[in-house]
Amino acid sequence: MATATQALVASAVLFFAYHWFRFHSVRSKIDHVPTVGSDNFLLSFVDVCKAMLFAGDKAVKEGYRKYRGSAFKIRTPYTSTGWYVVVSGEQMIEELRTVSSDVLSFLEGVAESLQTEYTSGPQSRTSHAQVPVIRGPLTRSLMTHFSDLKDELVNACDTFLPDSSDWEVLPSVHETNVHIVCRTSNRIFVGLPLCRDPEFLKLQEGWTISVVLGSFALLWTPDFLKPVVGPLVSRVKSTTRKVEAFLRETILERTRIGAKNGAEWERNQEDLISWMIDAASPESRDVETITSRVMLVNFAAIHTISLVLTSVMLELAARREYHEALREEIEEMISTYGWSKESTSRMLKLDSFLKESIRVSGMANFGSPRKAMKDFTFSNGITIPAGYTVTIAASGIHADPEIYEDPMDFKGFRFYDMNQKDAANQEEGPDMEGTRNQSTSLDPTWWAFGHGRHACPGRSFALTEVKAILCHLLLNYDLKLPNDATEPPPGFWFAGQRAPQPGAKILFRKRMTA
Ligand code: HEM
Repeated sequence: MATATQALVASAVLFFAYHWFRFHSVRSKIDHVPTVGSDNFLLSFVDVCKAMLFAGDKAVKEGYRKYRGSAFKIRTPYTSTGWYVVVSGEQMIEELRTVSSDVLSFLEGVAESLQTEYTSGPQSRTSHAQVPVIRGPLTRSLMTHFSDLKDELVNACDTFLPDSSDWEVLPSVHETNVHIVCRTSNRIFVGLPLCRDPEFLKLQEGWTISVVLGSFALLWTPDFLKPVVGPLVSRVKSTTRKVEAFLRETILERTRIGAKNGAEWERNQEDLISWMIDAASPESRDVETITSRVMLVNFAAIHTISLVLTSVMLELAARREYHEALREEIEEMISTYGWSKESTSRMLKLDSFLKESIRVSGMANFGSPRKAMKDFTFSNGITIPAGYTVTIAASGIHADPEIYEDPMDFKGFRFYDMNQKDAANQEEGPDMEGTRNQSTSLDPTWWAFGHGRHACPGRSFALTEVKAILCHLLLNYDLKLPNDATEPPPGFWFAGQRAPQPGAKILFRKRMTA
C-alpha cells in the first residue's frame, strides 16, 4: 500500500517538475511578446482551465483591444508549447496568409492540436486528397444533388422533430441537430440506404467526439509516453474497421468497374465514395484509404455544421420578429427558382441572419492556427520561433466596433444592410448577388472559415445545407424558446471554442402563422 502511495506521489512530483521546467524554458523564447493573462506557471494553468471551461473569448478580446494590429501571447492547451501567439491587423494577417507552408504550417498546427498521429491516424497529417474532392465534385453536387439533400433533410426532420399543432419541447436541440446533419450530409457522402443506417451514423457521430477527447488527454501527456497512451485513448483503428465493413463491397465494386472501363465508366450512384476513388492515385485506391478519407470528411463536416445550425436555430427561436421577413424572402425565392442551390444563394436576408448568428455566438475564437517550422519574423519585427504556433484574434475582430457597428448587438440584417449600402455606393450598379457580404465570402474581418490557401473548402456545402434546413423549418414550423425568452441561452465553452449550451431547448409546433 505504502509502495503504491509512494509511486503515486513520485509520479505526481515528476509530472509537476516536468511541466514546470518545460513552462519556463518554452516561455523564455517568446518573452518579447506581451502576455494576456498570467505569466506565472500555476496561475497561467488556471487561465488555461478558465479558457477551456468558461468565456474563452474574454482573454482574446482583451488582448485584441490592447494590442490591435500587433501581437500578444496567451496560454492554450492546444499546442505543444502551451502558448498561442495571437496576431491582428491588416499587415500581419496578410503576411500570415501569404507565407509558405514550409515556414508556417496549417497541417502541422492541426496535427498538433488534434494529436492526429494517434487520434485520426497518420494519414490525416500527410494526405490532403480530400480537399480537391470537397472543392470540386462535392461542392458541385449542391447543384446536381440538391433534391436528394432536400429529400433527406425533410425525412430527418420528420423523424426527429415534434409533430404537433401544439407547442412541444425539443429537449436537446443540439443532439437532435447532430442526427439531422449526419443523415442529410451522408445522403450526399454515401447515399441511400446507408445514410439512414443507425449503426453507420452512430460511428460517424461518435468518431469526431473520440478524436476531440483523445487529443485532450494526449495534449497533457509527455511526448515520451504518447506511444503508450495514444493507442489507449484512440478509437481510430477500431472505428475504421467497423466503417470499412459498411463500405468495403461498394469500394471494391466501384474500383473494379473503374479499372475495367477507365474514366468513362457509368455509375449508378455519384457520391463521395466515387469521387474519392476517382481522385485517389492507383496505389491508394484501397478500401482502408478510401474509407478513412470518407471518415475525415465526416469528421470535418458533421459537428461543425450542427454547431452552426444549433446556434442559428437558438437565435431564430429567440428573435421571432425576424420570422415574417425571412419567410417572405424564402417563399419568393423558392417560387422563382425552386428548391435549389440558386434559390438559397439568393436568400440574402437569411444569409445575413446566419452570418450574424455565427459572428455573435459562433465557435470562432481563434482563426487559422499555423505552426512555425522555422523561425518566422513579421515585417514589424515580431518573431515566431520554430515550434511555436501563431493564430488570429478572430473573436476580437468579430467584436471590433471599427469593423462592426454596435458589435455587441445582434442585428440579423446587419450584412444585408451592409450589402444594400455597398450597392448604393457602387457607381457601376448594385451587386445584386450580394456576394461581398455573404457568409461564404472570405475577408480579413470574417474568420468563421479561416483565410488563405487553407480556408474551409466545405463552407459552401455546409452553409447551403444549413440554409436548406432553416428554410424547411421556417416554412413548416413555428419555433420559440421556453418562457418566450428573447435572448438565446449563453454559449458553453469547451476546448477554448464556444458551443451552444448542451441541454438548450426549443419549442416547436406545426406552422400556424400565415
Ligand atoms: C459550418 C461548418 C464549418 C465550419 C465553421 C468550418 C470551419 C473551418 C475552418 C475555420 C477551417 C480552417 C481554415 C484555416 O485555418 O484557414 C476549416 C478547414 C477545413 N474544413 Fe471546414 N468548416 C465547416 C464545414 C466543413 C465541411 C462541411 C467540410 C467538408 C465537407 C469541411 C472541410 C474542411 C477541410 C478539409 C479543411 C482543411 C482545409 C485544408 O487543409 O486546406 N469543413 N474549416
